[in-house]
Amino acid sequence: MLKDEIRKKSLLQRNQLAEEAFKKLNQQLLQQFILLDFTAIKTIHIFLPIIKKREPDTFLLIDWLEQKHPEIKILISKADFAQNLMENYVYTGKQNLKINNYGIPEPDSEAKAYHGEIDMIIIPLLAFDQKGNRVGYGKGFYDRFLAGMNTQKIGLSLFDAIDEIKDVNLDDIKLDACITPQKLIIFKN
Ligand SMILES: Nc1nc2c(c(=O)[nH]1)N(C=O)[C@@H](CNc1ccc(C(=O)N[C@@H](CCC(=O)O)C(=O)O)cc1)CN2
Ligand SMILES: Nc1ncnc2c1ncn2[C@@H]1O[C@H](COP(=O)(O)OP(=O)(O)OP(=O)(O)O)[C@@H](O)[C@H]1O
Repeated sequence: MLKDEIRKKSLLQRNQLAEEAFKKLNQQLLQQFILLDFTAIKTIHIFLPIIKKREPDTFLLIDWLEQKHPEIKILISKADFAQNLMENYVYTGKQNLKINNYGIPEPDSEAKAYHGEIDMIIIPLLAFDQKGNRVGYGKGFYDRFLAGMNTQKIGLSLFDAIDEIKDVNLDDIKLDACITPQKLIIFKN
């Protein structure tokens, strides 16, 4: 399938989830997430969910990390829609967030920018395929963000892998792994 068709189908599939089913999938994602190996991880970058688009509730993962791995620094981003670039900040709690025009929770103006290393990145997506290619909303934010970065690139998906994304291009960055409600898939490249 081509990215445009995949985007439409995935958005529809998300919208059709009943609230109860959505909640259950989020709990299952957390159960898979906690199976990751966090021993060498000092910093994790996590996207914050656009609720109205039914993105996975990453606050569940953040709450778990804060409890079980207080030594890990959590990083979040502010998206610049003029340049389709992301700036990183240290996460300091829900009370220090505000929702931007796209419905994305973002660090408020007090937040401290972060320019250091990032050991693991939890990546939003609409769909991914069996080779670890991903499709997002189509602005290339994450392809730019991940370009040239030495980090664990981990997708978070409410649904299983699709067969094949046909129109993969040179800028597209593959996932190292993808978390689904049923399993943790590792891609060998
Ligand atoms: N939670 C989260 N944060 C993220 C991403 C994401 O997928 N999820 N992104 C991943 O790349 C970037 C933001 N990408 C986005 C791209 C489009 C729209 C959006 O709402 N588009 C509108 C129409 C666009 C317009 O008005 O011009 C829409 O789809 O209705 C939102 C976020 C960075 N931050
Ligand atoms: N590293 C890059 N430098 C310049 N342009 C890029 C880069 N990565 C992606 N792009 C451009 O961004 C646009 C969107 O890419 P693509 O369709 O792969 O987005 P996506 O991965 O679905 O979206 P997102 O990453 O925002 O979730 C394409 O025109 C692509 O050429």
